[in-house]
Amino acid sequence: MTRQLVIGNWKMHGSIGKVRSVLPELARSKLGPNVAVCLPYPYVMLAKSLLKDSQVQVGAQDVSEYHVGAYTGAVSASMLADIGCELVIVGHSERRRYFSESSENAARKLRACLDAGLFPVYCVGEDAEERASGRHKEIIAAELAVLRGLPIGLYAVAYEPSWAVGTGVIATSEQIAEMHAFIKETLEPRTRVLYGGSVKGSNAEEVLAVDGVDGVLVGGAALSASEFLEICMAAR
Ligand SMILES: O=C[C@H](O)COP(=O)(O)O
Repeated sequence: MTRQLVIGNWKMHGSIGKVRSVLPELARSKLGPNVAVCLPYPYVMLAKSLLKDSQVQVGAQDVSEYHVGAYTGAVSASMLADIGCELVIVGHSERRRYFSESSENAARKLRACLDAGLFPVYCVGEDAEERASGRHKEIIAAELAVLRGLPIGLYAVAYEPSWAVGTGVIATSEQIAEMHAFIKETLEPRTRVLYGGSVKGSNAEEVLAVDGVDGVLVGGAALSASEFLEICMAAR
């Protein structure tokens, strides 16, 4: 059985000092290749060097949908591959909310990752109003529609209801099980589906025991080595 994935997303947090204090602790802990950290671009190469003797993978949090050219400020998938990056988060709810990114943009980014040999993690999730009005499945189905035709196994999906992201309010085990089953039914049963939203050391074991959970995408708790390690240890 493939081990559950644990992916840390540092978002726009950190500094050289912070990277130098957290990552060596992960390197010393003999984690497997099922663990990854997605850092802000400026720290990706430093992370690669700090983790060079470990199996922990290094990722980015976004990528350009374009391959090369006059796109000021953008970073291409081939550049990320060039510096040793292994995975990329695409379509995160914060990209959708603060940068007006659509599912179509995210799907183009996902394809750019596949072309460069990177493993993309495509995020979906409903907001509080969409959940309250019972439209959550409809929203997720629309977000998944852009993945039609893409090869299963070369990417993962992260279910991250935005009402659970950074709020301390985690989705219930029933909600997680229902949505993961829905995503697998909509795409393909073999699709790896991660849960994200207020995962911490104290609730990781419960979340990772839910049916259909193939891993977790961790925000705030990934900034503390001890907390992140506790989550890694709960992966089966
Ligand atoms: O990418 C990670 C998610 O947005 C979850 O963030 P969080 O663990 O801080 O709630």
